[in-house]
Amino acid sequence: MPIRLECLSHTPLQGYFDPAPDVLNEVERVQAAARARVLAYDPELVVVFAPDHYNGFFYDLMPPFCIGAAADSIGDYKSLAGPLPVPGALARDMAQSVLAADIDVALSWRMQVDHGAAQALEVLTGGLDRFPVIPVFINSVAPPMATLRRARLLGEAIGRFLARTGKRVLVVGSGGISHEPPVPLLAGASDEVAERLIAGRNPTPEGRAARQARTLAAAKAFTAGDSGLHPLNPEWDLAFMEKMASELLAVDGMTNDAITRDGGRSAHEIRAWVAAFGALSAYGPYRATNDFYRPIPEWIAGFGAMHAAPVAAA
Ligand SMILES: O=C(O)CCC(=O)/C=C/C=C(\O)C(=O)O
Ligand SMILES: [Fe+2]
Repeated sequence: MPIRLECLSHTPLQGYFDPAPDVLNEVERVQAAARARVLAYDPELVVVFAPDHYNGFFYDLMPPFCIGAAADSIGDYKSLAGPLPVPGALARDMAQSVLAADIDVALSWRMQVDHGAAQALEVLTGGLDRFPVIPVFINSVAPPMATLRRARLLGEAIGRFLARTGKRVLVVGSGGISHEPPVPLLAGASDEVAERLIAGRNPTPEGRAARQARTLAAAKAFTAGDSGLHPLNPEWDLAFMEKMASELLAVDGMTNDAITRDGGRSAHEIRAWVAAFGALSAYGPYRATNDFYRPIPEWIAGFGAMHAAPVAAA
């Protein structure tokens, strides 16, 4: 019952507004190395823990967590669009097993995922449909959110289920670390924005283009130092990565208010990493490697990557 973990930041801005070539090349080298590891491992099942950015999940019904038993990628920004090869019965059994472990999780037979899941799959596997995949949505942008501890426990419960399948499993955490791109908040939103956050599924091409243009403009302003968005916080990011490597239970002490204060509103995406490490931890002691970290203002992101495996497998 082998397991491997890959966690990495994502950005919708890659290919739209890139950092200097040496930085971009370094990121692409790290991504290529991760992909080579995954292809050599040849997983029988990928579980991708990922947030959504008001593309598949809205306030008409916003769960803290949701397992996808069938899913399509919408293809926002430059991410791939199309169906994910989800083993539906296995995903349903996973949800059943998590619920039996006293962790409440929703189940979707028609999940829409965005770049949060799709970019990680493309980077790590070369496409959306290379391996069977179960997407697990973790609400990371739409308050109120579950605690980080709850994300860890969700991951652990999924890890215990995965161990029982006997499959060669890859768990992926997509997102983070400190960052605050211009994802709107419901509190204080105009009627028009509130409607988009509550029921904005399948926007018009013009609506989508306007959203994407706003993000690009925000990245340019942020990089020029002309932005009210939360600054990146490399110290906090590296401390978080260290927790993932050696002190996972310490996340239980990180409150949601402190995450927003120290890392910015979208830093809550770290819960995708926490869930992935939680799943790995269910297999016993593990060894993790910090593959990359750099604050990248062009992508409004404290950008990191780690991989890990059980000690016994190393
Ligand atoms: O509607 C939009 O596109 C709003 C902006 C947005 O979704 C930005 C997302 C950024 C990330 O996913 C990220 O940096 O993690
Ligand atoms: Fe994101």
